[in-house]
Amino acid sequence: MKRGILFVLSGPSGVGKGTVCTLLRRRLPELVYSVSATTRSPREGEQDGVNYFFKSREQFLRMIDEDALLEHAEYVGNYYGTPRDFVEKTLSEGKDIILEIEVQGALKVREKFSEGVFIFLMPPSLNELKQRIVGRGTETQATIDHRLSVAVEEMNLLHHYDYAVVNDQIELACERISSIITAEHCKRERFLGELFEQLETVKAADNV
Ligand SMILES: Nc1nc2c(ncn2[C@@H]2O[C@H](COP(=O)(O)OP(=O)(O)O)[C@@H](O)[C@H]2O)c(=O)[nH]1
Ligand SMILES: Nc1ncnc2c1ncn2[C@@H]1O[C@H](COP(=O)(O)OP(=O)(O)O)[C@@H](O)[C@H]1O
Repeated sequence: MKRGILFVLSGPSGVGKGTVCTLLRRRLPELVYSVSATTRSPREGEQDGVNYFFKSREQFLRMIDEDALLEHAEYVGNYYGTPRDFVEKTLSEGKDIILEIEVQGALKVREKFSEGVFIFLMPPSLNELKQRIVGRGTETQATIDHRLSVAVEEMNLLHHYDYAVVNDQIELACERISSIITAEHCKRERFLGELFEQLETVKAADNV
């Protein structure tokens, strides 16, 4: 069976990754979302197993020891990691999966899945990014400052990604990501390979 495509979506805290993914879920119900493990405390309304698998530090370290994570990274004082089995199983069933992870983790995934598609969500401006983090109201002032300084470092690694998408308007950002997903499918269509083989045959025949 043809394997699914692995998509990775990164972007600074507050850029709108969660918001865009919520809309994408509605638009592309067949796309599978990886649920990460984290040692961060749940925010109001977040559910274990839905937004994240919330783990203690000890539980998380055990997952690392057992090689249960495809990648993991420390971000602003907490661990985050992608459960390996779910990703492997989804891809081998021929389904596409999307990982919403920070840059260090994304670069590790790239080493293992060079055929993956890496998308970076950008804010329209740094000022707008700050307004979004502040406006969300989930972080303390110290965490906001820390997240903003990490954001600048992350945006400097944009060149490692295949695509940059600006989240100026949620609908537009979703539209752009959907287009990328469609285009990546077109690139991989099996009939294109067959068509190229036929063209090669015709070219070879013409040369005779
Ligand atoms: N490396 C890695 N990063 C993750 C994973 N899950 C989430 N993240 C990233 O960790 C960062 C912090 O996530 P979170 O605390 O939920 O904050 P938010 O992205 O601002 O809502 C974000 O950049 C997430 O994309 C993961 O499994 N691995
Ligand atoms: N295109 C947008 N325009 C204005 N506000 C947005 C946009 N996208 C997201 N937001 C808002 O910005 C805040 C951060 O979004 P969120 O999805 O939590 O970001 P992330 O998951 O990247 O940390 C939320 O309050 C969200 O409603």
